[in-house]
Amino acid sequence: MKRIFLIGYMGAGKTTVGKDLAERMKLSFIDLDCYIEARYHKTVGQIFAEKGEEAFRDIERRMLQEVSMFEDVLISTGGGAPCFFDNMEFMNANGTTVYLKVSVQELAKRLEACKGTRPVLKGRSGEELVAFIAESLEKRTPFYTKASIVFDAEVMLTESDVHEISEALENIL
Ligand SMILES: Nc1ncnc2c1ncn2[C@@H]1O[C@H](COP(=O)(O)OP(=O)(O)OP(=O)(O)O)[C@@H](O)[C@H]1O
Ligand SMILES: O=C(O)C1=C[C@@H](O)[C@@H](O)[C@H](O)C1
Ligand SMILES: [Mg+2]
Repeated sequence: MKRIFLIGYMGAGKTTVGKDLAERMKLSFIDLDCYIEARYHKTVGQIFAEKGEEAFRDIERRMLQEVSMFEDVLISTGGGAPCFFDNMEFMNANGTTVYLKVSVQELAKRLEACKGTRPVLKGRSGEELVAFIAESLEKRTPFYTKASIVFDAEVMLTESDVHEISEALENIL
């Protein structure tokens, strides 16, 4: 039985690499953000706006525990999931955790294009976005680095780079 958790900052490629890797490894794929949205019939943005971050983190924790009952599954978590409660210890006790590590500059480049769907980044751009990512990544790194595998996912420019990353991960896992 395999259960893999992909973790890392927003924009690290958890969803993008996760889908490819799960297909390759013949595992079911679950994106925790999408799972929450389907269960609650609301987007993550709506949950943040209507209930606040604390309520979202509570939902996220419960949903993480729910999907962790599934077998032969690859779970891409939300960027913040490993950094609240005992979620990181919980994932390490229930599967193999993989941290997709990407630099601040590269994250900022990727997120500038798609920050609209990430409430945590709302209203931030340019140098302010870079500074925010740098500060929060520093706070989150001690959690992320508790992962069993730390994987450099910096280069991801084309679809074949995504395949390369997931092929390399498949060989480790
Ligand atoms: N193959 C690629 N080439 C270039 N950019 C990419 C590629 N894959 C993903 N990206 C960029 O990186 C962004 C983030 O990717 P993805 O949604 O997989 O990150 P994530 O780790 O799941 O983030 P979150 O924690 O917010 O869910 C994408 O929306 C896209 O802008
Ligand atoms: O890094 C974060 O705090 C988040 C990342 C996303 O995956 C979502 O879970 C949400 O937007 C919060
Ligand atoms: Mg994602």
